[in-house]
Amino acid sequence: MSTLDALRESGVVAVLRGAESETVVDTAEALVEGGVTALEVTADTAGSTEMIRTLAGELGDEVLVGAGTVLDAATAQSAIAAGAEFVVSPSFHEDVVETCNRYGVLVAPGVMTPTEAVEAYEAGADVVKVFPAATLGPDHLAAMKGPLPQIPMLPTGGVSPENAGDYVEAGALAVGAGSALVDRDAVEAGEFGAITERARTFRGVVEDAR
Ligand SMILES: O=C(O)C(=O)C[C@H](O)[C@H](O)COP(=O)(O)O
Repeated sequence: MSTLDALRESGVVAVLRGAESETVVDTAEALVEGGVTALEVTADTAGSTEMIRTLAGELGDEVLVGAGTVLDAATAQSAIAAGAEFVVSPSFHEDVVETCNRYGVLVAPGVMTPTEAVEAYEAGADVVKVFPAATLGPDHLAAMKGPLPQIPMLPTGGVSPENAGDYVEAGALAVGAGSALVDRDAVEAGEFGAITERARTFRGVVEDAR
């Protein structure tokens, strides 16, 4: 299956920001248990490259592991060398897109406007991360998809079970979800069942909207 198809199949891309090596595998397993099979470890977290290596090594057959908050080519290259299968940014960086294209790794830069979406796509983006999604809303995404149906869109930022279905109905390939899915308090308390429940809820909403 292509990486693009795997993202679509997961329907939800979990954003792990502030992850810790002690809990990251349990967190990923909890997400998979709830049906979320794509996750990104954000590069602004200490040890993110090693966490990507661990997850890709231990759970690579079950989960698509990516890197988030990638702002430069060096970070993209390190993440890819560690096993990242996709790279996400909050913004558009030509050098990040170029590096990912070079290694055949799916890249999803952040965009807000149709012009930014087309520029990123023409530069080689496979998907655009519509960010911050909640500021724009599902109507914005639907309006962008009108003239740009060929560009797969991944709305992220403020996505919750309450609005995830609206983004899918608006034409999203999948949605990205951080705080509403990977609850830091639950992780720190070792309540991985709560993460599985949240994943299940998100998945259900996305499935119903398709
Ligand atoms: O920098 C990136 O690449 C990001 O992924 C930005 C945010 O961490 C996500 O947009 C998650 O936002 P929430 O779901 O609102 O917690």
